[in-house]
Amino acid sequence: MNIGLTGGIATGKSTVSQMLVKRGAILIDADVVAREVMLPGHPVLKAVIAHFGQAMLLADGTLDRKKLGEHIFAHKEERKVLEGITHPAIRAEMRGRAAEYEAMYPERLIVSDIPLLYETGQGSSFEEVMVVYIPREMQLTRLMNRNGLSKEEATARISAQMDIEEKRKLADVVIDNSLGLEHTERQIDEFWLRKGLL
Ligand SMILES: CC(C)(COP(=O)(O)OP(=O)(O)OC[C@H]1O[C@@H](n2cnc3c(N)ncnc32)[C@H](O)[C@@H]1O)[C@@H](O)C(=O)NCCC(=O)NCCS
Ligand SMILES: Nc1ncnc2c1ncn2[C@@H]1O[C@H](COP(=O)(O)OP(=O)(O)OP(=O)(O)O)[C@@H](O)[C@H]1O
Repeated sequence: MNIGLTGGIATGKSTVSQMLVKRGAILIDADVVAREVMLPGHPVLKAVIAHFGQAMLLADGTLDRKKLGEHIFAHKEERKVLEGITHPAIRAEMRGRAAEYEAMYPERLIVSDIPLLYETGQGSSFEEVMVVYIPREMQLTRLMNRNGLSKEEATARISAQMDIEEKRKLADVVIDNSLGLEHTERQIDEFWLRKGLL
């Protein structure tokens, strides 16, 4: 079974994906793949630098993620350019891996963790989509605390994504991650049982 996992930035996708992995799921993480395509020598990084300039590289030739992040989250058109370069490569890589894992491990749950799953029109690409939900105010606080961002910076990142309330409405399964981790674990146990997973 192949499910999509999404939510808003800092709503707890990684927290929930680790809970699924602990129970035996195979995880394909879009943020990890997104980092792989940005490694030195990769054609995607070359295309990114061709557009955004050498100033986006650190002295050792790796991407200055902080600088690019500050730039694209402050300029929507530039974010769209970056997505146009990175998303096709990320999507192709993720689909390839999912197909491989499905063939190798037909009895296991395969989870694709994709922050921009709905924004990129992939809502129907999975048997089910799980949304990790917390209210907007809590999302802002957790993001500011985790990334050490100001309220303005955190708001810009949240606003670059579809509203979490909208995602909740589109979900096949909603995991409420607004209470303690125990409460979230229980919902994952219920999901696991409901799906008859071993
Ligand atoms: C701009 C970059 C270099 C900033 O790196 P940084 O280390 O600060 O952030 P990181 O990659 O860990 O992303 C953190 C979160 O930001 C959010 N995010 C990232 N890119 C985007 C985007 N284009 N639009 C909206 N939200 C985004 C996601 O929720 C993600 O989980 C990086 O986010 C990037 O390469 N983005 C483009 C690729 C992409 O769209 N990735 C999202 C997953 S497909
Ligand atoms: N139930 C919870 N209670 C309190 N804090 C939590 C809970 N779940 C997650 N957190 C914290 O909230 C922050 C965001 O969680 P996490 O990193 O899992 O989110 P994410 O959705 O994967 O983020 P991103 O979109 O950036 O990849 C982290 O600092 C995490 O420790």
